[in-house]
Amino acid sequence: MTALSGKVQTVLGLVDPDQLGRTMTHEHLTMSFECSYVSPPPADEAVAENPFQLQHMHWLKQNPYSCRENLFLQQEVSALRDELLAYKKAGGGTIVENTTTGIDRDLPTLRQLAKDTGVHIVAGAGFYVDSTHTVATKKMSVEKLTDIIVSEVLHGADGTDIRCGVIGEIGTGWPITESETKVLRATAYAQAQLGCPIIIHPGRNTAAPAEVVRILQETGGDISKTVMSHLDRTIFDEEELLEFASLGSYLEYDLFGTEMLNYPFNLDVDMPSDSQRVKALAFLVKEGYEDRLLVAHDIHTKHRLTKFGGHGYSHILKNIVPKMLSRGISQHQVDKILIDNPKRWLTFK
Ligand SMILES: CC(=O)NCCS(=O)(=O)O
Repeated sequence: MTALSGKVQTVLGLVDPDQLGRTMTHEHLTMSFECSYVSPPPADEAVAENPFQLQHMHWLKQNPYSCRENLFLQQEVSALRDELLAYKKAGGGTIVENTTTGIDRDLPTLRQLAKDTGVHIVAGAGFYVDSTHTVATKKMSVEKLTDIIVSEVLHGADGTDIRCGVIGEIGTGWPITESETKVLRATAYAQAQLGCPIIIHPGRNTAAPAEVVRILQETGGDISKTVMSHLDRTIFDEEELLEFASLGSYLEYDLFGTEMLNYPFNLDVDMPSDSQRVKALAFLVKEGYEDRLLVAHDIHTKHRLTKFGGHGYSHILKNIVPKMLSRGISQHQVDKILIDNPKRWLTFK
């Protein structure tokens, strides 16, 4: 038991879990994804330089990472305020903003957005993928990394008194690097001390989620309070999915709204459509996993904001929930996915 037990920690302080309401468990409001820039084909350079025009929107949806300006979500604070107000109007209550060190976490802005809109925002502690680890981070011991993560939850991060309420998204690639392994071990040690929720960004390989679980378990991590993100671009085969689900983590489909033909980070992956995501959720519900499912949009680029013609943070509430209901997922099960499961996960033990 700690002072946080039985509570959820938002950027404005501790709240009772019943206050959260409908929750998107994997979003970004202010971040930079410059670490993942992909050069455009030479013929498209002019479009990439001048992206936010109606005639370029299709190109941008297909090539979101090939336009540098698209990667600076942190420039859109005013649009984000409007997004959060629209999210609240659509019935949303909470957003888990899991931007970690390496992709420009901005806690003061998160706190201001929570104050301005009344949406609960839960911030993320820890570190993103290896390519964003600084030389100093890579040199740190597991004990030092653990101390940093624990302090971000107990005292505040980035020189502020704003406290994180989850650890993650903890970034891992494939294969998992030495530095990422140290961060995973630190995450498990911190979780054991704090009884807190954790959320993982796995590498883009079918074997990656289970390998992360193995490392966390080896270090005493609590898999029942762990979210495995991005399953929609990682595990496609139903048998493999059930095998992974049996390990006991939360199973997150968090790229709703993303549809692209060629996924530049792994060209072997066919990014699913939203209909296919709903189908995967219905399958997992049928197989008995309704208490482990979570959903989100993982907005991390500008073009997905409604300001730029994108689907925004209310897409799941407005469009995906009706689709889920029409595909055999009951209202009770939808409420579990949007309210009960996030609440259970986010509550400190
Ligand atoms: C911010 C972030 O890590 N988003 C995930 C993008 S990915 O293409 O699903 O890895």
